[in-house]
Amino acid sequence: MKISAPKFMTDWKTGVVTGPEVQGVERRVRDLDGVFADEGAFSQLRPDRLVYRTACVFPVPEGTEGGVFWGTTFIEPGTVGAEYFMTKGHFHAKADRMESYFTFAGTGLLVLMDTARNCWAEEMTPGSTHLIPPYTAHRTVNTGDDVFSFGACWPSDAGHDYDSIAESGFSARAMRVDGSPVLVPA
Ligand SMILES: O=P(O)(O)OC[C@H]1O[C@H](O)[C@H](O)[C@@H](O)[C@@H]1O
Ligand SMILES: [Fe+2]
Repeated sequence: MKISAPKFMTDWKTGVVTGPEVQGVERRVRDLDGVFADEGAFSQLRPDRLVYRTACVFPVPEGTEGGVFWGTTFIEPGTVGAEYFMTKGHFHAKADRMESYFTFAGTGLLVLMDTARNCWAEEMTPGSTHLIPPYTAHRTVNTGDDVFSFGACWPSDAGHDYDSIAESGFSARAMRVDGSPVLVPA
């Protein structure tokens, strides 16, 4: 019987994923219009400045029932006014699908919101492990001065519902107040 080398490697310190067909998206300032509260501060940022990127493994086509996806998100340090750099955030298109997150490096917040728009957050630090409940929107925020990276594992049929967030946003925002993160009602 054959023993082979692993197909993929995840560097547990940085979150860098290597292997065949690791794919990612990059979200730059120009891709995040309307996401941050302070439009004046947003308009001062270079449009091509990187805010976050992903490196993911998709072993089956998106939408396949019963599969899982794996990947890392890297969020740059930065703020738009007092609001920390963060992901767009989403509900899952199949809204009952859960997801797990686990932190590799840096410090951040996982901001969660249920369908009644109740918002709460969990601190993310290296090793922290998070299980996102069904029917719960999720967004991650870099509250530190270094790159914040976390891994994710999620069902291949979960999909992303960005439209609900584009329409109504989250009901709270992670802001730097006196140098520390605070979840402020939006
Ligand atoms: O999709 P966003 O809200 O921009 O977040 C960026 C990414 O974060 C995690 O890695 C999720 O598991 C991905 O599904 C998501 O695409
Ligand atoms: Fe998700």
